[in-house]
Amino acid sequence: MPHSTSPARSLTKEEFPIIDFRTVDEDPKAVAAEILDAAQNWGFLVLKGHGVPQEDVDHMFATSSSFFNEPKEAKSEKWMNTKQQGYDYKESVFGCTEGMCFGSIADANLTCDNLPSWWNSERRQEAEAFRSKCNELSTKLLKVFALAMGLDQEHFATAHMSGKEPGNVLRLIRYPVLTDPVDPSFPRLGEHTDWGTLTLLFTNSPGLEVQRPGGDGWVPAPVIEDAVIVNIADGLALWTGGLLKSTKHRLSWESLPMNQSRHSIAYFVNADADAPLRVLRKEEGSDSYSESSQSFDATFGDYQAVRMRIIHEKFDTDGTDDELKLDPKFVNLVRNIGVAHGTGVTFEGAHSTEVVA
Ligand SMILES: O=C(O)CCC(=O)C(=O)O
Ligand SMILES: [Fe+2]
Repeated sequence: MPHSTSPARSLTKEEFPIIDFRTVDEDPKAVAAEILDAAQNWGFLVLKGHGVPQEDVDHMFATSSSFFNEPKEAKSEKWMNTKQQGYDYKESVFGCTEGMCFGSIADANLTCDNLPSWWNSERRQEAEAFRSKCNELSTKLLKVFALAMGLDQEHFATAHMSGKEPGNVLRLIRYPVLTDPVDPSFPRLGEHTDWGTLTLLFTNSPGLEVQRPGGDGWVPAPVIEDAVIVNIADGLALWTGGLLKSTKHRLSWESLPMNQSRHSIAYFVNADADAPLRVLRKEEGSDSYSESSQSFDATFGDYQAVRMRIIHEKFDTDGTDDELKLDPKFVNLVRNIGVAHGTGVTFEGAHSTEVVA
């Protein structure tokens, strides 16, 4: 039997935050308050009326399926690199999945030399256009969070400029049907939090489980037609001093058995590597948030570097790392973020690289 986990508790849809984004332009404050509430309590929400046209989502899923149905040799012509461009396959402690990644700054994938040749110019353009629609939505959401927290509307968005590294990552995902039993200790998708600031997740089939607020068991994320799942990732949790929750999620063998496959499309949003990571706090007697005077002198790039070290267990036993030259308190803060596992991968065979999920 593969990895056994306790089944997720069933939940009515009403309990999991489901928010309609259609009225955001008419009544931004009301929508922002709802989204903030969901992000503070669950760290997850289902967003309806998100503005990414459903026909684009459907087409992207169709293209994704065609790609994953190609023979392994064609898909693995280019293994994913450190910019998260290319194909990856894992059967490991992180999960049993395959992915096709379009990472880096806007338009970089149009000329990227690390995509399998199946991705001709028309298909690359589709992936880039989809990335750009996702970017519009994530920028809107970043503005909504700033509004809800009484910050300048651009506060989060200006640290996400589309021409800056590391950029956002579009990842087409398939959980394949598995005929050979996998190592019993491997999960379908290991429980983890995401590394960046926000994640958008499109899916049309069940399987994703989300930890309940307070860590009280797992619930299935509702699958709602035309909606997108939005979750807070560790970067935004850290940035907001833990106000916004970065919640663990996973797929178990019970939620997605070996004989079933599943497709999803994730868009991982990252802050710019050179953007300062100044923790926001609510000063006493104030309703809004501002940058804490006790913030560390660190950037989002430093944060990602620490995460990478954690995943590769490169720390000395006392948690410091000479190469990073960072305040050990910052390093510890990131180490103690709650999860610090991510979904870093070890590729099948000899392919090994450092990856940010
Ligand atoms: O495929 C899914 O539903 C979840 C994917 C995910 O959480 C991830 O890749 O970080
Ligand atoms: Fe995730």
